[in-house]
Amino acid sequence: MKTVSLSTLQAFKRAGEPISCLTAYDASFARAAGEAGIEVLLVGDSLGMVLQGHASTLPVTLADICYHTHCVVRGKGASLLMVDLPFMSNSTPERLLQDAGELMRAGAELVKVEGEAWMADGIRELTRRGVPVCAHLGLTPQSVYQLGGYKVQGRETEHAARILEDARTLVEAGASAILLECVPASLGRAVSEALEVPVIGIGAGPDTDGQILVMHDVLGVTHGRTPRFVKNFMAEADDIPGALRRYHEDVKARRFPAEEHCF
Ligand SMILES: Nc1nc(=O)c2c([nH]1)NC[C@@H]1CN(c3ccc(C(=O)N[C@@H](CCC(=O)O)C(=O)O)cc3)CN21
Ligand SMILES: CC(C)C(=O)C(=O)O
Ligand SMILES: [Mg+2]
Repeated sequence: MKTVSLSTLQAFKRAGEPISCLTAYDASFARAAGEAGIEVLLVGDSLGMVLQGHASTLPVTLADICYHTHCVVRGKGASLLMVDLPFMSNSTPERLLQDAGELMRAGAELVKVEGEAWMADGIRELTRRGVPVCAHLGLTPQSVYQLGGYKVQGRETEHAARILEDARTLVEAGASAILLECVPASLGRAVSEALEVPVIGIGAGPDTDGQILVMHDVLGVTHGRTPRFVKNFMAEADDIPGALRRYHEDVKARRFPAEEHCF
């Protein structure tokens, strides 16, 4: 694989070629994902749930994320490295810049931040300073206690319109990509069509510019209730590299997500 940059993702969007993305938390799995062809790796704050065993992503610290970013960087090869800003990194403008700076120094190439239109100022300041930003909209897990659970967002017409409007506002402010989680497939499609930047979906239907899943879900080691958008690729593979390859190929061929994975 050639080194993946933001321009690569832009070119994929323009060519209508789906972007495959996956979370990674350590060097070995980052290497395996890269060898499977996966274009974007995310050091997600989901590590609080799948690695640390918490019920939410809120307990994850900047130090936790930095540690795993250092691990992933050593294995990642040509994939683009996106890293989550943890809960409350956006509590003040100064903290947002400092925390994002620390992630970039650790090896992030794109930082992801949860937040609606009000994040525009923060995104503008980061972008000015050379930090590319992916804005995470729809189901934002850092707001789980406010949302009342991990629920589909944007089912009502007005809410869907607001999510689309927020996406436009954040791209206007400088966001280089959008991550859209747990929304109806129709909204995933509308946001992708409306924006010039790549839209990566998780539970956002088949028509976003890319797909992302949590590594543990792809490998069938999620505990508890699995979300509708998850598929265990180990069921159709002989080993872990085979499952990662299968995930990558199914995303590229638009075989994943299927109807049963969408809202
Ligand atoms: N293992 C894992 N996979 C993930 O995708 C993931 C994490 N952890 N941790 C952080 C967040 C939490 N996420 C979640 C967790 C649960 C649902 C879920 O069960 N959603 C319901 C929606 C029901 C509805 O509103 O209709 C579903 O049925 O999928 C969604 C996203 C996504 N992220
Ligand atoms: C589920 C993805 C999008 C994420 O934000 C994470 O892994 O933390
Ligand atoms: Mg996250």
